[in-house]
Amino acid sequence: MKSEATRYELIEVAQGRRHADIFIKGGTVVNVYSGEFLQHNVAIYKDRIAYVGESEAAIGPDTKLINAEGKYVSPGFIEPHAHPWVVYNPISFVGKVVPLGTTTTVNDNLFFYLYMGAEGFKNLLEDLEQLPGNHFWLARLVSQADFLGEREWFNQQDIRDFLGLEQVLGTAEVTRWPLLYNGDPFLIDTVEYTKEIGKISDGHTAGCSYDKLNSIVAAGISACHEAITTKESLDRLRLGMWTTLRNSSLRPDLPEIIKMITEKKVTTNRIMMTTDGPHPAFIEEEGFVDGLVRKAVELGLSPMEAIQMVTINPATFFHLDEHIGGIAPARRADILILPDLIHFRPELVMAGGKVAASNGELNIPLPEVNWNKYMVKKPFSIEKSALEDPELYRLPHFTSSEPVPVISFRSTVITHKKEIQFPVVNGYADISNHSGLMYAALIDREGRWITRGVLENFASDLDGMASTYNTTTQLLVIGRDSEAMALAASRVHEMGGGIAIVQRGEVILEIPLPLTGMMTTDPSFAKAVEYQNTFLSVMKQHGYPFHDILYTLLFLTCDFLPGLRLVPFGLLDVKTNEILRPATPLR
Ligand SMILES: Nc1ncnc2[nH]cnc12
Repeated sequence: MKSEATRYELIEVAQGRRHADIFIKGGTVVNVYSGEFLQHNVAIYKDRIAYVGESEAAIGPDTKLINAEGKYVSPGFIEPHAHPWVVYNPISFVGKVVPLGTTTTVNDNLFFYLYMGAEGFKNLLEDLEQLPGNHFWLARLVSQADFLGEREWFNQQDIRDFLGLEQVLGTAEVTRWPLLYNGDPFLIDTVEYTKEIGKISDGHTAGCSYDKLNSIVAAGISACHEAITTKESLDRLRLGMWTTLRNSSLRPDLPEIIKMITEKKVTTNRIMMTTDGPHPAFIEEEGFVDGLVRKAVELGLSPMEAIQMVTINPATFFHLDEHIGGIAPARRADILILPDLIHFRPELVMAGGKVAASNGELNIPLPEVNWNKYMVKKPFSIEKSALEDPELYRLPHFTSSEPVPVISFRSTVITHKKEIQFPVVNGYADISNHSGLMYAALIDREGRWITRGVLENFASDLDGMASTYNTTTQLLVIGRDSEAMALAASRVHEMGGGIAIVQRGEVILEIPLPLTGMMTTDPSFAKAVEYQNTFLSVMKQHGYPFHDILYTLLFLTCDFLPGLRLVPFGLLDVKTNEILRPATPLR
């Protein structure tokens, strides 16, 4: 990481021969290196810390003094596994989490890369440099639902080019981990290359047994955040993986997996924590990394261990501990003043030597970006009129005695296969005798294919909804009434991406998500919270039975979670990797 302060300047400040810009006096420094709390002053010059200790020699007439008596001086928190796209966008996300004390995020690039390609994404990275804090990226090697042309889009040259960028710290989670298990040459070579250039490879090994994990580690994957039991976390730690404990809106698992520390008493220096892309209302209510620390301490961890797990541990994992993760000379001045070690809500947040936020409010303006300038794909190349035909949304079916595989929801994201016989009416399955079933269609935004299916236990009374908020970012249309589905789909087309719900012939909800179909371009985080709360409440009124509609939609189209899924190649049974009903070409 570049430093604005030279080492000569820092040496002079450390010796009191040059005045500090900022001097934090009289606080208790959380020393994450030694695990001690020390009564120390901290001198800051430009973007770096120059001195930590008892001396006050660096104070000069122009030095800004911050009195931290009775308070704690902590390194800024690090989120090692962020998905900055849950309706919010990278700008509104940073504007929200920096005042909560998260001064570094390491972000997944999936949707940005899918829509911006290599060039657009690199330009975006340059513009995001103006954000307060440090915002790094991990490069995806595959998507979350294979599509025709995936390997060309995620090609070796572009990926290696990214991996060379300073802002890119390594490769992102490979959700389709059987590829690694089976030794896919592109993945294995790229992970090897990543190591050669001193970077890391994050993992995603949901449901992977201990024995299979051995192969994933052998493939070079060095971290995983997918453990949902104490045993699974121990498996990862014991096999040399950096183990990231997750507490997200979808999976608030910390109370269980933290038992690895509180009961099994393992060493914590290779354990991190993540919020793993929480929905906006979760951040609003529970906080962000500050919330993880708070919860960990409530669950019995010492404040020191909890803070180490979100500071020096991730900094070391990413090979950035010379720069971030602790309060020591030459480290970036990413510093929090915490009134107590109970709430972990910073009264002041310093990022790179600037006071970025105080009392929960950002002090620095966020950059304005024109998202369109990075995009290389159009929102839709399919004509709107092609989406207006209600027949598109019905399920072609010819033999009533032949059972139809139905995607039945067991929980927010897990589905299983059910087989149901439907009467055939004019060449289509008629689901009208079965309450609680919905038609579903995933439509290529470029108009090449459609995958159709039937859902059970998604909602009880929903005429039509359409959403590009799903991991393929294609157009997902769901409902019982094909006319309403057509209207919702065409409304989303008009918005250039987003979510629309139609009930009794009227559009009753619309959420524009023009940024890749996943994000609002609104810079206010509150807008994302409002969209999400309204969406969930409308869906609940229409019988959606779970707690997280965004994640239900996100993963309905993925190719890695158990059950049946709608993916670009058709209706997929993930476990057997079998396409039960292939996608059909669109006219
Ligand atoms: N795998 C994933 N893809 C997209 N968003 C996510 N949020 C959490 N996990 C995610």
